[in-house]
Amino acid sequence: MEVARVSDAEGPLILEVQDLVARYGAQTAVDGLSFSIRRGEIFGLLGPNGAGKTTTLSVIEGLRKPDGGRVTVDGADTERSALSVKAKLGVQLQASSFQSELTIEQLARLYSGLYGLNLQRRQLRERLADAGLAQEAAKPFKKLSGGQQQRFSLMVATIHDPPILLLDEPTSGLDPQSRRQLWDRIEGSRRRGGSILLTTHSMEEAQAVCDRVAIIDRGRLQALGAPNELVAMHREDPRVLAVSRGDVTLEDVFIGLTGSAIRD
Ligand SMILES: Nc1ncnc2c1ncn2[C@@H]1O[C@H](COP(=O)(O)OP(=O)(O)OP(=O)(O)O)[C@@H](O)[C@H]1O
Repeated sequence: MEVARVSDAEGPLILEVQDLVARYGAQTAVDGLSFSIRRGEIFGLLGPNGAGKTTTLSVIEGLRKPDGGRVTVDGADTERSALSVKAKLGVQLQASSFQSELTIEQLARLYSGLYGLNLQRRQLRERLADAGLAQEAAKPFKKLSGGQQQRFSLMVATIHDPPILLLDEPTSGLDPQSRRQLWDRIEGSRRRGGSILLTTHSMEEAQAVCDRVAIIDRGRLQALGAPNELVAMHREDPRVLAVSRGDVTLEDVFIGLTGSAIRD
């Protein structure tokens, strides 16, 4: 199948995924996937349930070895230079990964130490204040609200100023205020030159915040480009017109290209 691909934007590449294959036993979850992200870019990996997004992120994070192809982060191969790759990545941990009895100041100190940083108490407090958590510094993680936990986890993911941040469905479960704040923080990270790779099921969000998106299905690339370019490119596609209810949106393109059947 021919993939609709809008030419890669200019700028140095921070992440390259080349012909990536990942299998679980006999099942191929990622099937020859290629895309790249440049410095300062917000890139969305979109796909229905089971499309292979989380598996792709796991390979990039070094949690899984690829069964084919390769991934490089800022020129470092995830298999051959795992430690150097880890230092370049910001990964938002799940709430369950934190030792929830510790206060968030203790946790911030612990994680900054793991990244080899020796932050003073004043600096840790500043980081917490930047995340809107100054009042919560002495609270155990488990006593934070869901939104505060999410903000803390993003703060920890970026405590070492990584050139690329990986976010798996970062806004799921957030109220509109927290979601807006999260985007302001992500935009701030981008203004400082950082790149972001995120997954989301919200096409509206992807259209609003991503510079480019890759639509994947069954582990394969279906389309790659800026949201508006993809809409322009596919607005006459009969599969897209069949599901559109007015002006063609990214969601129409997504459903048109990946089908309406529910996945598991
Ligand atoms: N640990 C595992 N063992 C076996 N199969 C797995 C495992 N993890 C994922 N899969 C399978 O691999 C495929 C891709 O799953 P993956 O979690 O990467 O998809 P996804 O795009 O992140 O989906 P979702 O949007 O539902 O989170 C699915 O068919 C899934 O059932």
